[in-house]
Amino acid sequence: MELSFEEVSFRYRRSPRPVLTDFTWQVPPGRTVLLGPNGAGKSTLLALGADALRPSSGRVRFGDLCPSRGRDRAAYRRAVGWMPQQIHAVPGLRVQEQVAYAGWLKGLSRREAWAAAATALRQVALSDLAERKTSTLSGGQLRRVGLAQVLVHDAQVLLLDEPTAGLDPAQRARFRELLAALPPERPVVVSTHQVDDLTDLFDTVVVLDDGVIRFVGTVAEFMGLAPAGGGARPAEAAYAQIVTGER
Ligand SMILES: Nc1ncnc2c1ncn2[C@@H]1O[C@H](COP(=O)(O)OP(=O)(O)OP(=O)(O)O)[C@@H](O)[C@H]1O
Repeated sequence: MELSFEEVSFRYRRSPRPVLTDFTWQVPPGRTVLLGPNGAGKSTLLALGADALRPSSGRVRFGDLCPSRGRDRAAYRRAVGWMPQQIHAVPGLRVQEQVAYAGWLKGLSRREAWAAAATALRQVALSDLAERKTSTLSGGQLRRVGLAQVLVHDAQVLLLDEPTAGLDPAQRARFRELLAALPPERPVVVSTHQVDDLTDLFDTVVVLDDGVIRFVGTVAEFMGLAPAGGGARPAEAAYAQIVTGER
């Protein structure tokens, strides 16, 4: 089953221009990295995929499930895991409670949610902080709670909005290991500005600019766009080539 956007248009209320217009895209299998300048529409796209926003026209589908149909909504939201850019501490909850709560909201029983939360916290190396109030965590620790909240239920596709923003180098490396350990058949989309983090871990690179996909290809194809012989930062050069046409 695939997550697809079919002729999706979306404009924020009171915003003069749409972010996406007749946008059609099928999330490819494997791991996809979503790049693009500030304001390109990456977060909006992932939120539409997560059914946190609704298209003004067109539709989003996961296989036969369409979140705008009431009878499909719960199953759709269970199937699609989303880590938003902003992770909020739920007042009064401890780390494991917040992660278990996220699982319970996705339909796990209390017992299943509690056990799954312990596993997810191990995956993001937060077991030691399981008893801490989430409101006392650092920004990077809270992002790992956000990641655990996505891993806690068995989503069939993962949409991760800047999951490594604010993480220290060790935690970024750990995130890459985590990504590598996910079942390869489960599609994962990771939006990021850290082009230097690109590794062969990703099967597909997508560059979104002004609501339009400017590039889709493998990491090797992406890197191939960097000017020959060029520079210490080939990924940045390739990126600049796509979004500004610079050489
Ligand atoms: N709540 C909102 N209300 C009005 N406009 C918004 C809102 N959120 C985003 N936008 C606008 O929608 C466009 C796309 O924003 P979006 O956050 O999806 O981009 P992005 O690619 O994720 O950017 P960034 O890399 O900075 O996170 C931008 O022009 C932004 O100003």
